[in-house]
Parts: sequence; structure tokens; C-alpha cells
Amino acid sequence: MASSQVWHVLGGGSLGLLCAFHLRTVGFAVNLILRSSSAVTAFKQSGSCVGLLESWRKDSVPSWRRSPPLQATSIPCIVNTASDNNSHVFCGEFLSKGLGATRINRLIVATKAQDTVLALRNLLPYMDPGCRCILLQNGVLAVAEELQQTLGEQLGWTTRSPDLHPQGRAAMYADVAGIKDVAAGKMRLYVASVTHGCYREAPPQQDIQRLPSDSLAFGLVHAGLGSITVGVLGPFLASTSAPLLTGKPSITPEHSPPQRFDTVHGDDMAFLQDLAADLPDLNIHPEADSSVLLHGLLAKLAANCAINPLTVLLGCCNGTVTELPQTRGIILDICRELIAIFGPTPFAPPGLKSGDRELAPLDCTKEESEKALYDWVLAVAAATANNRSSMLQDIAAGRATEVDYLNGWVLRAAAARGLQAPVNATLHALVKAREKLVAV
Ligand SMILES: CC(C)(CO)[C@@H](O)C(=O)[O-]
Repeated sequence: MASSQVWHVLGGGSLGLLCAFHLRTVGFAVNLILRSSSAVTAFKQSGSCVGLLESWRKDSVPSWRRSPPLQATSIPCIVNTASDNNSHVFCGEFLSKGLGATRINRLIVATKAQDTVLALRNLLPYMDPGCRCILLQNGVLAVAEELQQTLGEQLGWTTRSPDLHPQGRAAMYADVAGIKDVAAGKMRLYVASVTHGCYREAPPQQDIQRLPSDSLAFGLVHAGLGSITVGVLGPFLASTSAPLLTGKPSITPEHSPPQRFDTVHGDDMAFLQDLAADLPDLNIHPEADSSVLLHGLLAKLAANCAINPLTVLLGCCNGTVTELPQTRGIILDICRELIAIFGPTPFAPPGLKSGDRELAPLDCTKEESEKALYDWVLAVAAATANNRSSMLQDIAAGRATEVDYLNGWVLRAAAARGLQAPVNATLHALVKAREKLVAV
């Protein structure tokens, strides 16, 4: 049962609103942290509610529902100074009006990948020690690497890349953020692979009439029921002294043994299991085995590297990319490239795992992994067939996409291993070109 616990949801995109809707509807107090004070004003003017249409439900005619009212605040603001791209100062406006005395100890981070590190850095002074923070981004592995390189010291992780993270830089951020006394090192970070398909949309006129006036400008359509597989981030980062997956491996991926991580127990799992029980409609699967979680995150990466650019380049919904032989061929190529880079083991077909969930590297051939990953990506696209991918939504709204954290990150991982990933490179280049055309 939902307690009096306050949840903060960072980001008013479709996924942030989906989480805010369900958290609030089951009875949690929710504070939605939006990008600007004008977004907060718009939210308040629209009735301070989130509207949801679950079009994935086939058993009944779906209709719009709205959440009870929830709080909204604007995001604290740090700006880059012109002289030094890496140093930041707080905006005066935020210091006086932003979150004020708010303390955050349950946080869902639903920002775009490229906004995550800066947004989290801005929130650090407001987080209670031990704050539980769930990262939902597409490209969350790339985000995690960036977090480690920029905020690693505050988060209690080893600093792995002195050139990217010069000595003293973290201390300077901490000073600027006034977080000297905040035990941010105890922040608990969780990462998730999210396969729900949803997009923002205001409901049609007749639906609005059935609801209290002026509500639901902050509406979303949950078009494809997926799941949220979530676990603890720490073991991935703490156990290595090289960047998570874009670092140079000591042996080639094909011959590398499966990467093993500590299994997470206890309090973290209890927290995630309670959350899953409180929010059944979000289909949350807590994962205690970090190796299995990594498998899920890499599989999700493959889905985003294939589905998202293709939907942008063809201007279509997710389902279309499963139907055409040309797009199916490109999806298979993307899967093959990821397996060549990260090795077949992380993509072992579920059938090749033993009962205790150990991966079975010796039995898992490259071909079996390719087939398993390809089938999984097609299944995600089919389950979200009527969804407009997040990248297509970004392009339609004239926003930057997350492609640098998806195909772009894969290219960096390939380069670190002396490999090429030509299909990822082509999709990356075409999406960047599309971004440029949209921006003019
Ligand atoms: C799962 C997914 C591809 C569904 O559209 C989603 O991650 C997205 O849109 O980015």
C-alpha cells in the first residue's frame, strides 16, 4: 500500500507523466519537477492533474482518466559559464524560488539522457542522504558512465578517467552546489530498462467535456504495455576501474568470460519489490542479479538503436519497422553489431540460462544470441506497434534526440575495442542530419 512517502518525478515527458500518474493515483504525494517556471504555470493552469489514456488495453474501450492533483516545481538551474564549459553557477532565481526547503528522498529521473547529469547535479543539494533515485533513460548505460565521470566522487564511486575528471573538479562542483555536508555518497541509484511505449497528447474535445474543465493539457497515451526491469546501479560501476562498457577490454568480447557482478540483496530489493507491488500497472520487475540486469539494459539498448532511428527516418510508428524486409534486415544488422562489440554472452537466449540464472557462455553461440536479440527487439516493436518512438517525438517537437547516448555510445564502445559498427554509424549520422534539418 502507498504510504505518506513523497515521490519526486524529474521530467514532464511521457514517461515522467506515466510514473507521476500511477504514483499519485495509488495515493503517494507526488512533486513533479519541470524544466521551467512557465511549465509549472501551465501545469497549474491545466488543473495540476495528469491525464492518461491506456490505449494498449484491448478488453475495453479505453477512456481518459485523470490523476488526483499533484504538486509541481521547476528544476533548479545551473548555467554553464562562458569562460569554462565545465564550471557551473546557480541561477539566482532558483536559489530564491526553486525547491526551497524541499528535501528529496525518493526520485524518479525521467529526463532525456543528455539532460540527466546536469539535472541530477542541480538536485544534489536537495537530496537527503540515502535518497533513492531511479534512472529511466534510454541509453542509461551511457548516462551511468557520464555520471561516474562527472559526479563519481560525490556518489562514492572510484574515479576512472582522470583526463575527463581532473582531480578537484568534483570537489568544485560540491562547493558550488553547497553539498559539502550532504552525504551524497550514500545516494542509492537504480537503473531500469523500460519497454513501455507512450507519448504525450492532449485528449480529444469530447473526452475533455466528460472531465472537469481545463484539465488534462498534461495528458499522455500509454500505447504499448511493456515493463520496467530495475536493479541497483552500483555494482556495475564500483567493480571496475575502466569506463563501464566503452573502456578497452583486456580480451576480445568474443572470448571474454561473462562479466560477473555482485548480486544485490536486502533493503534495495525490498524497496523495489514494494514499489512493484504498489504500481501494478507499471509492470515493474525488480532484478537482484546485476548480470541479468545488464543483459536487460543491453537488450534495451539494441531495441533503441534499431527502432528509434528507423521510425525517425521513415516517419512511422514502431510496428511498421517489423513489417518490411528492409527494416528487419537493418534490425538484424544492429543486433549483430552489438553482439560483435559486447560479446554473445550478455544476449544469451533465456533458454540457455540455468535455473539459478547463471549465464551459460559455453553453450551460447553467436548465432543463437543474434537470433534471441533480434526476436526480442522485434517483440518490443510489436508490443509498442502503435507507439511513436521517443526519438520520433523528439524530432517532431524540434528537440535534440538521444542518439548520441544510443548508437553514438555503441560507436564509442566499438572504437575502444578496435571494431567498426557501420550500420550504427549510418543510422547515427542520418539521425544527426535529421536533427539539423529540423532545427533550420
Ligand atoms: C521501447 C520504446 C522503443 C518504445 O517506443 C521506447 O524506449 C522509445 O520510444 O524510446
